[in-house]
Amino acid sequence: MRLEETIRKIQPLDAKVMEQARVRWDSIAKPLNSLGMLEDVVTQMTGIVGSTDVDINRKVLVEMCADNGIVEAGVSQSGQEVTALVAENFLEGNSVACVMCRQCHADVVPIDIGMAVDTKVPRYKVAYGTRNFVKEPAMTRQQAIQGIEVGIQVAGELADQGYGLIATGEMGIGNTTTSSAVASVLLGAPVEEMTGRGAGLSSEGLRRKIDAIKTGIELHRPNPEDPVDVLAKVGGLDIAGMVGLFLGGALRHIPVLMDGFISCVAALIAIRLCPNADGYILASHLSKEPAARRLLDAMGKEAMIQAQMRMGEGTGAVAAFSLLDQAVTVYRTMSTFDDINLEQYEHLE
Ligand SMILES: Cc1cc2ncn([C@H]3O[C@H](COP(=O)(O)O)[C@@H](O)[C@H]3O)c2cc1C
Ligand SMILES: O=C(O)c1cccnc1
Repeated sequence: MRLEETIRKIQPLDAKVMEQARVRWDSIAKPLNSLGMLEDVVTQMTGIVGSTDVDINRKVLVEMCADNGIVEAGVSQSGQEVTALVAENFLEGNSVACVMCRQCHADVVPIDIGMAVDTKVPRYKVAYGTRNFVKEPAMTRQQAIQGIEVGIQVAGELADQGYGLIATGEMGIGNTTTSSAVASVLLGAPVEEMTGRGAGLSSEGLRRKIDAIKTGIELHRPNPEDPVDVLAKVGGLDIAGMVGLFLGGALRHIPVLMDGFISCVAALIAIRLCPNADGYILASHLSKEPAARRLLDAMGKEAMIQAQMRMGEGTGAVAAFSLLDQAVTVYRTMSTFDDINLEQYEHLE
């Protein structure tokens, strides 16, 4: 479905169902609210699916794989060829995120949305990599929209296959640079505060990275009121694909988990484009990249996990799969006060 139509069709969460879910939580034989955010997230998930019966048995991690022309400016410790290498390893189940998914019975779906080379990874390619934004806009507005629409399409395909929970992952060398550029413009924050070492950058490299971002922003002057303009000028196709996953998941009433820094940037774009999408987007962990906290605060979201992770690939979101599995199982199967003939606790305020 096209971007405009998707944005128009996304509905707010079902408040009535969420009230019923709260009643169910409060009837479970345990101190009230004692599972904290886990109760809140499961309740939110009932509002998303529009039923008190949440089923996340089938979980999937989508890896949006793309190359970023800005790598040419020496902003990453790794070469561009690493993107395709890791992307192909996703197919073999051989990456950190894949190992974590295997452990919690989740599938991994890699998507080539814009890698510089062709591989065996399923091809939804918008371009063979983006341009170096120090010299020219990363992509055209049309390409940015096409990238978002690929994500919407993929979310739709996964919905048709019966998945009940989607995690957003990415593989794209250089994408912490594009993410810092987008975050800086959308949050109106200094580039220095939004930029970190990504996958491990020297101090000299970090200075180069900050300079490149400043140059790109000065050169193209992306409009902070127009998230697609920002995405096109200094963003990337990996980010665009994730924006589409958030919107496409919301359209099909599937909860979509954010991962770390890059994924949070994509979520912010999705919410700016479509405020109704907000309720469908769940936070997982707080990335160690410096912009992560500001991004979550801007979205009014709180991470369930704080483990100093800074890996991307969806690893933080997959860590949350296990927590959510446990929470949903308690919600669905645990005895109530009535079941065990215990008087319900009074609310303690
Ligand atoms: C082997 C390897 C596996 C990865 N898995 C995720 N990333 C992470 O690092 C990249 C972003 O960092 P930067 O902006 O500094 O290039 C992304 O691909 C992200 O997913 C990886 C990076 C590497 C090198
Ligand atoms: O938090 C992230 O998403 C992240 C951090 C560093 C490198 N790649 C991804």
